[in-house]
Amino acid sequence: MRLDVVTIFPDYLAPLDLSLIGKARRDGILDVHVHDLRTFTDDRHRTVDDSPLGGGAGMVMKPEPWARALEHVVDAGASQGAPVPHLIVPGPGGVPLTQALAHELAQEPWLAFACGRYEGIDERVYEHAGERMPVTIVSLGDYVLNGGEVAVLAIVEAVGRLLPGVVGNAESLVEESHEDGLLEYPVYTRPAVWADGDVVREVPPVLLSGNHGAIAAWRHEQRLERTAARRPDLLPTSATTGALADLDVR
Ligand SMILES: OB(O)c1ccc2cc[nH]c2c1
Repeated sequence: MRLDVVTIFPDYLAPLDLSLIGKARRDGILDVHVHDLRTFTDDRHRTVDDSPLGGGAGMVMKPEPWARALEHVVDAGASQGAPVPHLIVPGPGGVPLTQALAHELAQEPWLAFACGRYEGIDERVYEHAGERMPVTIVSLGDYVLNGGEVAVLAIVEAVGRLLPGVVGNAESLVEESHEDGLLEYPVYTRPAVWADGDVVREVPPVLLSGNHGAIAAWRHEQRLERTAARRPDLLPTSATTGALADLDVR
């Protein structure tokens, strides 16, 4: 998968050189290109913003640099087995990033990301891009960041880790939060008995039983309890009115 990111803060994307995503780049699974929007300005001050027409606070990102930048991205990546990328624009007014959307995006050969700043990008950029490529505005959640870069890091990690070969043990992708509608179960490791000062904290005994059926059943119940307690919205209605409704969840 090829990823192109256009931003006025290229250094913000440095974390894409680290950990599993960085390894995926070195392994040739991800081909990441970060572009500085100011490269596509045409004035000595490398201007990317201007006051909002119609008044209002803050500044708006000018359309011309974006049009040049996205044209450059399309030209640079034309050999990707797809003529154009799917353009993802992070924004608080977008569709929510979900695990399902991450799986959809992980099927694509080429994603491009436009990182807005200030009060946002001139609306005509979305129209101009939409005439040339699929465009999706994606939100991390119902809160507002100062720009799209943090959201791109989150989206690239959520999508990249789903690509074959990125996560060492593919099984670890199965029983994760949101993969099948439930939150993950609690995890423990050694020591089985942890002397935390005067407090002794033990691992649930079932995990030491060697009874894999009992362990699986306990873990599933933990997932149901956690989901009912923290994210009842994820449970089917029937689950919250049936046995789960009687659970003493904190
Ligand atoms: O909350 B966000 O995902 C987000 C994304 C882009 C811009 C640009 C200016 N504010 C932004 C906020």
